[in-house]
Amino acid sequence: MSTETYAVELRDVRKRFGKTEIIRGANLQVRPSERVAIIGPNGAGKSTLFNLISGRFAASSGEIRLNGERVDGMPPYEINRRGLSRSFQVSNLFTRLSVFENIRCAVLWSMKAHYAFWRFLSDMHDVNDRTEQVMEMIKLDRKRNALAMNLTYAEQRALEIGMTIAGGASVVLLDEPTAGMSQSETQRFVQLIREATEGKTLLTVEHDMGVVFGLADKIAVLVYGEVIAFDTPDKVRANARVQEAYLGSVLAEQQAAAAGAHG
Ligand SMILES: Nc1ncnc2c1ncn2[C@@H]1O[C@H](COP(=O)(O)OP(=O)(O)OP(=O)(O)O)[C@@H](O)[C@H]1O
Repeated sequence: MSTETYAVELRDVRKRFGKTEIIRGANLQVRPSERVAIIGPNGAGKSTLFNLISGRFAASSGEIRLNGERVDGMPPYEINRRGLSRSFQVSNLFTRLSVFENIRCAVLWSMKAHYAFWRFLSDMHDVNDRTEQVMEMIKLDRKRNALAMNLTYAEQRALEIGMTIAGGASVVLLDEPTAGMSQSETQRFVQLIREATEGKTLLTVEHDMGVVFGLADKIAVLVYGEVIAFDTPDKVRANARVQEAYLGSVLAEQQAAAAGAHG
């Protein structure tokens, strides 16, 4: 048996809602610093898988490991303390606070989770330094005083990424980070995600194949609650089972849509 320590590992993970098994023996081994996109048809269980990894749902059976340690059964904040951060949604932003204040809140939460309160108070300058650093990473330093509600949609989504990475998690889960963006915004945003998550392990659920192929080192294809392929983009694209189950029709649709938009 392999002794390699994975950043995220799923072993025969199952999840039932009532009598219906939604995740049906999922296996996945994500190495540190890998960028992985989880793709699959609607209802395949992608969000459920994210909810299991982040601790929002308890698995019915199987093992989930973070950096080698079992985390299945732990509440989300315990998993977060161990270095996993799941994306904020635009709806989680404090709309009446500035960019700086939003990020600072996220930095403070993470420090509170990690340190005793006395230490946390003595580290206020660290909090501000970290806040500055994160604002630069998401390219919102020049909007530091803008209220979140006055940002463009793409900027709000960048702020979400900032709040997600603020605590310095080594494993980051992003749920459809470019959903709702225009093509040109999406391209810029993929670059922003790349830079902001440099060196981290990234798991993302994504429907846009342009983003998937532009961002991911590896793609996990989830169909009916099972990972039917986990490989590099080229190999996944060439995989006959994936073509048949999902990718063939999706790629054809997205190529047709892109041709329509340009034609
Ligand atoms: N809390 C829940 N209780 C009962 N059923 C659920 C629950 N959450 C998800 N499901 C069911 O699990 C299945 C998978 O849902 P999930 O949202 O994980 O799929 P998905 O792959 O993320 O889909 P999409 O691409 O459409 O977002 C669906 O049939 C859904 O109705």
